[in-house]
Formats: sequence, structure tokens, C-alpha cells
Amino acid sequence: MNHYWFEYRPYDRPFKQPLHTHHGWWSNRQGIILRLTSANGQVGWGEIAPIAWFGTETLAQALAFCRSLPSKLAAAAIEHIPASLPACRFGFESALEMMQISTTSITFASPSPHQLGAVHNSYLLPTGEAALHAWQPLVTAGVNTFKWKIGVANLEDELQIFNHLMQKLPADVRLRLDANGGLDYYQAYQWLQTCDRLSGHTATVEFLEQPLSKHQLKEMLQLAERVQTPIALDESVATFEQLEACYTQGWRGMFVIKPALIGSPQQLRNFCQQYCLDLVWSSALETPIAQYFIQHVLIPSIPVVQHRAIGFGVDQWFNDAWTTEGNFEQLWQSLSLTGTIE
Ligand SMILES: O=C(O)CCC(=O)c1ccccc1C(=O)O
Ligand SMILES: [Mg+2]
Repeated sequence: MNHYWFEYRPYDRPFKQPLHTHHGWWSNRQGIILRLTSANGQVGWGEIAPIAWFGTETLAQALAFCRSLPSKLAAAAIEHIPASLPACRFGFESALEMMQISTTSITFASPSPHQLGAVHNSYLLPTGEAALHAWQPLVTAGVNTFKWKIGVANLEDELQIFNHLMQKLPADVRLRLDANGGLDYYQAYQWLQTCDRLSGHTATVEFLEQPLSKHQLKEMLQLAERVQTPIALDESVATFEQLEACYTQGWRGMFVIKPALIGSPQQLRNFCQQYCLDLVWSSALETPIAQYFIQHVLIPSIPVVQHRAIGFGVDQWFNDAWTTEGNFEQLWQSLSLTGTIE
């Protein structure tokens, strides 16, 4: 029988400034780092980074799952992680895939300002009026795609800030709007009509992300027929089973995929190789461990239908050891041992 030595350590990273979404204020990113070691000493790093409000298991459920596993872990146990624990599935399966890669020489570092534009990344702007100025240094550094959260304040105020933002942004900028399911049908229609009217005169609105709740796919299918501005599903396709269901129910628009939340990377790969989906890769604000797997292993293995910026411009939300130069072993050492002692 194939076994791995299994260790895990929880992490808790404060955001530099709290992130405001339709679901409220978010101030800390918490998750679990996994370390699997094979009989011949190869190490596979993995990360469980659940977001319960987004539709995954809770951190407590993920921790309980890790605690329930023996430290000498059978390979079969990883194959049988239930679909109800999608972030755990991702963490363990990606750790197994990472074991095939020699990670000792990998170092990571946030890009220096002059490198920012080199990777085609979308950058998350602060919510509300703060966006009106936050884009400027990033554009100077070469960034041309941004995401801005909406569905947080009242409609008229937000539309007014949006108007200002569209007037200020350079013409070659693409702006993504993310409502996190916080609009009703009428509000979403108003947003989309406004986007249709403003987009392309100065900056372009690339898409409106998850205008309605994940239970309103029919309404989003209807909205998509009434406007030009594309709609992208996000919360509706948080897990693999939801992605399959939305595709089956006829969604052929854009899909925002957060691999760290969706479940099995192999299942996602198979699905994307079979059907041509218009994908937007998106960060779940995970650490460089899941980020490395997603950007250097998973994304390159999936065919591109439409080139789009990846939503991993999120480093500016953190200000800790994980965003400065380091390697996986150093990050691991910086975490407390509570996860393995408990
Ligand atoms: O997708 C991006 O560009 C940035 C990541 C992002 O917006 C996000 C990050 C964590 C949790 C939810 C979301 C979201 O898209 O709603
Ligand atoms: Mg989103």
C-alpha cells in the first residue's frame, strides 16, 4: 500500500486593510498548509483555503478533517475525500501533484513595481470611492485590468462612483465589476445598461461578475440576453458540482474559476478539456503555496479558449513574510505547530 507522511499547520494572515464585499468586512485570511512526504522523501506542499461564505466547507470543518486523518496516510484516503469538502480536496490532490515537482529550489516574491505589468494580472481595487485613486500607481506600473466590488453601498451612490471611475480610467483599461451576488434583478439590469452605455467610450467593462445570487441562474441567463456587457458566474460555480450543473442548465457565458475552492484539480482539468469554457482564473487570496500550483501547474495544463487576465493581483492586500521573498520550507517553519500537536 502506498502511504505518505502527513503534517499540517494552520495559518492566519491579516489583510493590510480589510476587504469590503457584499458579504461584509473581511480582515483575516485563514487556512491550512499541508505537507505530504513520500517513502522516498519527496515532499508535496498543499493548501486548504476555504471560504465558507463563498460556498465551501468552513475552516473548522477542514481542521476537523485534518485532525481525523492519521499521520501515516494511505493514498486511497486522498481519493475518497467527500465533495462536501472541496477546499480539502483541492489541498490534498494538489499536494500529490506538487510531489512530482522538485520544490526545494522554488522561491517566490511579489513582483517589484516595474514587473507588475509583465504578468497579465487583474488587480483588485479597494471598494467604494477609494478606487478612484488606487488605480493610478498600478497603471503607471503597467497594469491594465482591474476588479472593483459593487453591491456594497446603495445603487445610486455606487453608479455615481462608477461614472467617475470610468471617466478617469485610461481608454486601454479593462474593468471587471463584482457584485458577489448582491444585486436584485432590477438593480443588475440597471448596472448592465449603465455598463453598455459607458463601456468602450473610455475604459471597457470586461464583465459583471455574479450580479445575482447563486440560486438565480435562470434570471442571469435572461439578463445576459438583454445586454451587451458579458456576465461571469462566480459564486454560482464555486464547486465542481455547481460548475457542471450551470453548464448543463445552459450557461455558455464566462466562468470565474477559483481553483483553491472548486475541489479536485484533475476533475476540473477533465471537464475543461472536454468542453470549451470561457474561463477567468481567480485567486481565493490563498498563500504562495496554492498560488504556485494554480499558476504554474494547473493553469498551463488547461486549454485557453479566450485570453483573459488572471485575477491574482492580490499581493497588495497582504503585508507579511509570505509576500516577501522566501521558499516553501521557510514559510512552513514560520508557522506554529498547533495544527500537528492538537
Ligand atoms: O478574482 C479576482 O480578480 C480577485 C479575487 C476576488 O475577487 C475574490 C477573492 C476571494 C474571495 C472572493 C473573490 C471574488 O471574486 O468574489
Ligand atoms: Mg467574484
